[in-house]
Amino acid sequence: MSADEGDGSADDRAAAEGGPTVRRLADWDRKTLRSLADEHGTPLYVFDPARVRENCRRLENAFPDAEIQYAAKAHTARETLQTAHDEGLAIECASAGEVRRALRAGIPGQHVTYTAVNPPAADLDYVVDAWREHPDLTITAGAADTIDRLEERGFDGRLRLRINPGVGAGHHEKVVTGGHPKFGAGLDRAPDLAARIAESFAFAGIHAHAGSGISGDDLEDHRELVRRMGDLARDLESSGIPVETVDVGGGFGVPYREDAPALNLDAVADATREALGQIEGQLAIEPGRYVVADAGVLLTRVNTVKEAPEMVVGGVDAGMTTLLRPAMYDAYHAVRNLEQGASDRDAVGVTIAGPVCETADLLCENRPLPRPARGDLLAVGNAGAYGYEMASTYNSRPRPAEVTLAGETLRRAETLADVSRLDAPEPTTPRSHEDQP
Ligand SMILES: Cc1ncc(COP(=O)(O)O)c(C=O)c1O
Ligand SMILES: N[C@@H](CCCC[NH3+])C(=O)O
Repeated sequence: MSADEGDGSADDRAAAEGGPTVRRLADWDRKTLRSLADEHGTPLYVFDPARVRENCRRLENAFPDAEIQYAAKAHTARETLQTAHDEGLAIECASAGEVRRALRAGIPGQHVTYTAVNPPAADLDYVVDAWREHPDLTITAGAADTIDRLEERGFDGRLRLRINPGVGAGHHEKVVTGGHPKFGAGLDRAPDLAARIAESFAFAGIHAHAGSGISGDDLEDHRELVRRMGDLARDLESSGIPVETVDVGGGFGVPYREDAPALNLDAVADATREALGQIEGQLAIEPGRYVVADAGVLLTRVNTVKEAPEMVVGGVDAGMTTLLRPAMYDAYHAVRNLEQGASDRDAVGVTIAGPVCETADLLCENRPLPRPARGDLLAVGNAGAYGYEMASTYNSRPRPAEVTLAGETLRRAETLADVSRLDAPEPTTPRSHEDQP
């Protein structure tokens, strides 16, 4: 769904109503990024809540009749949740931790949905407790076991049924959810489960999600998913089960390559409505990446330069523990050298390599870039979605700070002490080597 093959008028309108369709890495102000790196050190995530606002507005312009939920998993900072909510979006959560974040950010329960996937008992305990305080929150369940386990905990509130639509899409096989048996109840099971929910809970509709980062090539799969959901909603209605909401998920892709076209959101919205057909309930969508991807960049500094036979390796202080996507999905992220005059240097094949002892720890491989020099500051684009969120402390490496463009701290940098804070306390008497077996 990324191809913007129209005549530009939809984009022009989107630009007028919600800001430019895409923010490219080249659009970020070099001086501001350099001074943030000087002040806060690297690696550093920089995030722009103003861009989140623009993205929310463009979604609302394209889908004026839909309930839009921001999928918090893409970027969970409190300011992001609050900005999305200020702009009229509800918050879709994937865990007890995300529900907690949303409620603590002041999002009213009626605008919070928890999508349970093989939910650990602690998650159900937490969310059912939260529901007692916020009886308007919605839970989405995709298995009879989950429904049973909610009932056992005394939950009888708003419950949505997750469907496995039998069709999916995504930028990589690891993020295609629709059709994978892990997610949702099969279409054939849906009428029975919906009837069961309608009997014992407040039936809040049906839900499906194709996958993440779906592109123009996947538009037919998206249509097919929406078509199946529309048909199911009509079948349920005709058997006497009113369907309040038909949630067709998120997954809207953004262009990661500099020359890739922007998503034509209006075309996606038209295709969605057309495939859905007439329904009694309300359409819902739950994008994550689209809201935050181009609102964030990652800054990293070159510390080592090595001439290799067919490329130059630039060793940097960010790696797969900072931004996992290249290692996990072979994801492409634009890289820009922010040094004055860097674009005048000769372009060579550059591999940007992190400090982790894994060969997969590369932010890009043999890419034509200005020859790097020790101390150069690099920016990595589209790091706002699933960037900070997927960071880890593997190799006992602290996670970086994340600041706004205005320099406010969203999350402070972890320290070495933070990394070992969950370890059993150190013995009070120091171990000498004689103690050892
Ligand atoms: C159930 C569900 N909803 C929404 C999303 C958000 O996806 P995306 O960030 O691609 O819009 C995901 C992640 O793929 C998801 O699993
Ligand atoms: N983490 C994935 C998206 C998966 C979203 C969760 N269902 C990515 O970075 O592309």
